[in-house]
Amino acid sequence: MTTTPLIQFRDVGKTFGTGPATVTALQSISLDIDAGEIFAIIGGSGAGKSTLVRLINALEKVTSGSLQVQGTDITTLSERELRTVRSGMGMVFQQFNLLRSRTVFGNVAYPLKVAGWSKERQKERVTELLHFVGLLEKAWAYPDQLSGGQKQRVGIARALATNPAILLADEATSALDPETTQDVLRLLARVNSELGITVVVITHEMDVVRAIADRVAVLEKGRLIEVGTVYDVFSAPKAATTRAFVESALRDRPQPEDIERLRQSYPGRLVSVDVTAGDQLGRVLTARARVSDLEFDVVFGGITSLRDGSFGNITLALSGSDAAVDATVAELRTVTTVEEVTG
Ligand SMILES: Nc1ncnc2c1ncn2[C@@H]1O[C@H](COP(=O)(O)OP(=O)(O)OP(=O)(O)O)[C@@H](O)[C@H]1O
Repeated sequence: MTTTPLIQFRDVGKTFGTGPATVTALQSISLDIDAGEIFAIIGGSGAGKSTLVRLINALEKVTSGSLQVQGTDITTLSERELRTVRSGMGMVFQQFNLLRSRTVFGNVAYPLKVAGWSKERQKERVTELLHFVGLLEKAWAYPDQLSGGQKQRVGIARALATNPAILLADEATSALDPETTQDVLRLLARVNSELGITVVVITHEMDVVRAIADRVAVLEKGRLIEVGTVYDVFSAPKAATTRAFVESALRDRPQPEDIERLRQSYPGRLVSVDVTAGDQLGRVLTARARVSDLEFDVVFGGITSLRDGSFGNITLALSGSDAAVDATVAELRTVTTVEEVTG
């Protein structure tokens, strides 16, 4: 059975302005986001992330190509029809965007009020939502009395109020400290798993992608340079930019200052090897140590585990005769990627 993607970009381009002042924000974007997944879009500053989100929630129109949301081509809709599309989406922002003059209850009730819900139904729904995000006891507090994490919980409750099929989270954790970030990411994961809502996460942090997403797309200068499952992108990033993002999250390869220290502490040849499930690394090293004068130390690295398996990179100091070290490196190359550590 094939299911239509919930969000489908086909060769989408987006430019701002005209003539010599034209800015190309997105180019040739073809991308499917499936119902029920947590999909992350990562990119550096100016890569086009916010523009992509603004196309999905129809705050901007595509310049070329087509964009379907929930089976409807939204590039051809009237403003009135677009409002219906928008009502099927919730949005969470980096700066929370809460109304300071309204209580937590008032903020979460606001979209319901706009949608014409009765007072009684509003109360029931807001209570349910505040319970879900763990803030029932703060119902009568004002935003200024809340921590950043609590404000974002209110933002999420408000975004969920009208039962959207899609939640768009644009840098939702970028203003939060690391611990609060994890709390909010856990809440977004519950929104997905318990409520079945498709979550699209926009971020510039690979840690966020690793923590929560099923799949990830990498944007660079308005182009989509890589799309895949989080496991595939982390364990085998293809583009240089993707590799840099992955490295920023894993920090498993020695930097120049680490290398200098390692060289002082360990004689022998330093090599970095990729570690993946079932890669036979240990078998190769112990076998080589048994049949030759090879000695090895694990001197740097990191292994991370995702739902689909573990992977990472470790740096080894190999010592012994040149022949033993050469033979070991050659055999390691048959089971994994080996890089000589230089610099
Ligand atoms: N309304 C606009 N008018 C003109 N140019 C725009 C407009 N919105 C975005 N751009 C340009 O489009 C490009 C992509 O911007 P966008 O805000 O989507 O990137 P981003 O990845 O979200 O960046 P950041 O992480 O810095 O917010 C940039 O060159 C930006 O200057």
